[in-house]
Amino acid sequence: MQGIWTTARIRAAEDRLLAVTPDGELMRRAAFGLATQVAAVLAEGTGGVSGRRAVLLVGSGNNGGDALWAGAFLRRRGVAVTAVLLDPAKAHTAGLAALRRSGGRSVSAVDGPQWISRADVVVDGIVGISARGPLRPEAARLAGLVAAPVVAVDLPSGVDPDTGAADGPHVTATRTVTFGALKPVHALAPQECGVVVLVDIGLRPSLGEPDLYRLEPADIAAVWPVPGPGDDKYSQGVVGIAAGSATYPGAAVLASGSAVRATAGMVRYAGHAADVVRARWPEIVATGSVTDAGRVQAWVVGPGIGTGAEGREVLRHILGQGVPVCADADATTIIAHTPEVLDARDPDTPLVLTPHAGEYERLMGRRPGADRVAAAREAAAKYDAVVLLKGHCTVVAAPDGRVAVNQPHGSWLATAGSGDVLTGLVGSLLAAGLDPWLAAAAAAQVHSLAGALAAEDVPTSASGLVDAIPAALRLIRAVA
Ligand SMILES: NC(=O)C1=CN([C@@H]2O[C@H](COP(=O)(O)OP(=O)(O)OC[C@H]3O[C@@H](n4cnc5c(N)ncnc54)[C@H](O)[C@@H]3O)[C@@H](O)[C@H]2O)[C@@H](O)CC1
Ligand SMILES: [K+]
Repeated sequence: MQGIWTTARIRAAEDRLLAVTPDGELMRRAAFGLATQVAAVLAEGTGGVSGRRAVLLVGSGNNGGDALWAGAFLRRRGVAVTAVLLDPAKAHTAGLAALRRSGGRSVSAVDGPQWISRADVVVDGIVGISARGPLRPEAARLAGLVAAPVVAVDLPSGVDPDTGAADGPHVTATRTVTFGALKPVHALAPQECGVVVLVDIGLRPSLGEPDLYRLEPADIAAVWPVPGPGDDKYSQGVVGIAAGSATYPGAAVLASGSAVRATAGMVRYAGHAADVVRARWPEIVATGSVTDAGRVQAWVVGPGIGTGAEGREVLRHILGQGVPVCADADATTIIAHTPEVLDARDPDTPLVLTPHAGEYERLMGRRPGADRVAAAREAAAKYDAVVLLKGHCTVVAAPDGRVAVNQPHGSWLATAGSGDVLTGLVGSLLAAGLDPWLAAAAAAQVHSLAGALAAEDVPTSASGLVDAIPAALRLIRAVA
């Protein structure tokens, strides 16, 4: 798993490392890695490095210092470097001296626009991990003039380092070069960071356990159920799906189909859409009611079951079965409106909730807000459940505090029925006995990859997503 650390943890680790490292050494390591990446962006964009024009936007902290030192390294490769100093009196002294020694130019913000308009690449060294809030007006004005590719130093300035919130003027980068470790902004605001490149400055041993995680293909491949020679259809875990209605059978077909595609075990369906489900998926054992569905190792409940008395009884019955439950869509609303249904739950059985922002508001009485990690953690604690908070970057929090952030692959999942497919994936992994947090995080990742594969740059639909699950799993196994 890829680890992600909050900025407070990063700073504490940097302090420990700085105490045992020669002065300026860390910044030079960071800046050398940064310069290499800026040169790569120049080469990709213009076909060369020497003679190209780089403009550095330099703020008053060490982030600007990184940019200035990188400028000095780029001079050695023949790049024409101009530093635009937002606050000349406070620019990093050693960095500015190094740039000047190397033949680089520095100008004030007033003269910035003429250089920015001719740049082949712009380096955003305005602020780094110590800043909060949107860009100040002067920086915002200069950033707004940039047409060239932007390489952000550590993070795109104006985006919150710990929440990824970008609710005011900010930089949007082509590439972000970060140092020592990934920070939350990189996982939570990938659309602002562009390609994220991590430069090793020797920080890892000082960091300790991560605050957040991102699953890598190898993590998913390692836990995704694969039948062994001793397995039969029951031993791999049977998943039950309680979804859809006679009038709206779509949710039932999608959630069941997703479970069929996800693992090799058995899928049961219980509800008013049994005939439609059976017709589409002959391998599913379908019945009209959850009370005669037979044994399962996990239940998916909610999509399309309605929020009335019948839906409530279905949910109550399922919560009382003593097996893990993924409660989605209408089940979330029922729990929000009549939390006493949860009394039917054996406290030891895992529960996964999968709210989008609106459902979150019903569950918690407020919107998730800018800090989506904190929001998911709070809901996980309140409901003693794994909470998968949907969004461009889905956040999965466990009651024990573990948090995974999903890596999106475009926005193709914003399609009707997409959530039904996700819940089917979660249910199959719960039935296979996976830790519920891992099940939800792995399901989210496969779901977004399936979305990208189904779409291939044109819109897809939820049925397309179901069909792309095997391709997503194959790809994950191939790159793991
Ligand atoms: N500490 C270390 O060991 C290392 C730090 N490095 C760099 O240092 C950065 C952190 O540097 P600093 O702690 O000096 O702080 P930053 O460079 O993140 O910025 C803080 C400065 O920005 C100003 N500021 C705050 N909010 C602002 C806003 N909204 N708009 C404009 N200006 C604002 C503050 O007045 C302060 O002077 C990292 O992001 C990284 O780039 C790297 O060189 C690697 C090593
Ligand atoms: K920056």
